[in-house]
Amino acid sequence: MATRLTPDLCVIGAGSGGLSVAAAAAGFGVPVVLVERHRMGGDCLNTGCVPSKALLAAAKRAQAIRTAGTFGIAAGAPTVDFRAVMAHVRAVQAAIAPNDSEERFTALGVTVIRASARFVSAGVVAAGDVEIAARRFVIATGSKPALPPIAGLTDTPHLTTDTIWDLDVLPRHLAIIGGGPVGCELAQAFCRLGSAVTVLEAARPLAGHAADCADVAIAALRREGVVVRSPVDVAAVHRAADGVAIEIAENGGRVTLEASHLLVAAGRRPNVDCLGLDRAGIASSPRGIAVDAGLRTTNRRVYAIGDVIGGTMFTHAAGWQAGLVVRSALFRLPVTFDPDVIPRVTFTDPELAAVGLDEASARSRHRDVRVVRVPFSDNDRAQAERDTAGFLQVVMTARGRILGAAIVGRDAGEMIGAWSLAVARGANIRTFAALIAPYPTRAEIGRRAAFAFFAPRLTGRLAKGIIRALRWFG
Ligand SMILES: Cc1cc2nc3c(=O)[nH]c(=O)nc-3n(C[C@H](O)[C@H](O)[C@H](O)COP(=O)(O)OP(=O)(O)OC[C@H]3O[C@@H](n4cnc5c(N)ncnc54)[C@H](O)[C@@H]3O)c2cc1C
Ligand SMILES: NC(=O)c1ccc[n+]([C@@H]2O[C@H](COP(=O)([O-])OP(=O)(O)OC[C@H]3O[C@@H](n4cnc5c(N)ncnc54)[C@H](O)[C@@H]3O)[C@@H](O)[C@H]2O)c1
Repeated sequence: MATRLTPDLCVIGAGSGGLSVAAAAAGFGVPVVLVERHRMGGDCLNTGCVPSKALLAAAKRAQAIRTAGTFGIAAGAPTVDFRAVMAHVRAVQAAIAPNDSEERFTALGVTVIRASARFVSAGVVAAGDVEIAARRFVIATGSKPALPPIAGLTDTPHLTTDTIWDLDVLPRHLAIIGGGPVGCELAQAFCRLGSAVTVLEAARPLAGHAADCADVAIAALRREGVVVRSPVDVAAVHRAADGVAIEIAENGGRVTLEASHLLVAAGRRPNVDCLGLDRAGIASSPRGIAVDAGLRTTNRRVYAIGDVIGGTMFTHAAGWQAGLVVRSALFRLPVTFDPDVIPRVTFTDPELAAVGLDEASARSRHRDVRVVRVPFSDNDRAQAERDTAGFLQVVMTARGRILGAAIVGRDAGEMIGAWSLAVARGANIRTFAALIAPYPTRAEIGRRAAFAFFAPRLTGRLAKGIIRALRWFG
């Protein structure tokens, strides 16, 4: 007979979202069961953020050797030991893994079950030989790589972000289907490490960012040697003598591109199969599990967070949603998830970061929109580093309320934090005029943006009149 557990909370999936819910709830002393069918840490630790950022870090070192000449230091072609690079990637994962481990969560008081979970009724989940009848459930089962309907794809050897981390030989020529964040980050990493790389994008590369921002990053990728073809129609793929052949429909005909390896980075699909959603009355679509603004599914006792609900697929989005769910499920407080306050960063070099509304969406929602743009060429730190690509763009109301910001350039991901806070708190650009940024830092650019907004008023007739009038007092 199955063991029956009756915790307050049952969390399905031990990735970015599920771990955050479980840790917070256990911190409040609440009985929690956490069910994970594969690896603790989910995508972020095992196949996503962590290995990709570690690989990019190695690639950055290789690129620094190539470009050292600008600084008066002998440049050269880096010697890349790919096995050692991948050993570095795994060492980074191993350093972070204890935070997400079964041992840590068990020590926190969480009951961890290593099995696949499925609803057997509206209020009961089965996992292995255990049945969990919890007060509330949280589905945080993440997503998996989507395979586009390209002829021959399922029969042709290909990599996804689930498998690319097992490579131990650097691909001679890596063709990538999809020019989103995954495709572009990995394109730059492999190119810098020495692979020939071709990105095949059906629409616009990095379409999650405003076109003028994405263009800066794509231009940099192209300068470094990544071939980016867009828009292209990948008609078919098949096995070739030395790897794969990719047929591209072009001008009414077909051209064939040969590559040693094929990476499919064409988006994600929610992990909902086998969850028994129907049995629990939980609605879903190919985009993911349907939730309301408070992250509740169509079954009021069940929440869903993270990649499985589609939309903002980021570790920090899953983490933020986890906090909201804990507030709602444990303290019964009303919560609302606002996707506009979630920053979006793509870790190419230059990095792309954005939060809130871009200019086009702001103009569709507000009557009077002001936009200020400051290029990094005006920033002394960027000049010192000989890395002046990019800009900060701030989108505001006529009175200066910050609606959104986008940064393209080195460390854009670090800098967007302040703007995220500003958007979330509805701050005015005046706040950035009060910023005392250490010199020389890239963050000074925020103060420049504030001055650019106020300059026409400060140097206008009113200000000059006041100064003239004050002269009468001495
Ligand atoms: C290559 C790549 C790079 C990325 N880089 C970044 C980045 O730099 N920054 C960023 O913010 N985001 C990044 N992401 C996105 C980020 O990884 C995801 O948004 C995040 O992991 C989503 O967290 P989650 O909790 O929703 O799902 P996951 O972390 O995927 O966790 C879901 C867990 O649920 C488990 N599970 C599924 N079904 C069941 C079941 N039926 N029973 C039990 N367990 C189940 C899975 O095994 C998995 O462990 C990247 C993604 C990829 C692919
Ligand atoms: N830095 C980060 O935070 C980071 C990094 C990587 C991934 N992620 C997350 O992971 C998610 C998935 O990223 P992704 O890049 O796989 O997906 P994506 O949906 O963002 O991009 C996929 C791209 O593939 C293209 N595509 C789809 N089918 C195609 C076809 N048949 N031929 C050619 N191109 C095709 C699409 O037009 C799109 O541009 C993102 O939503 C992102 O949130 C985040």
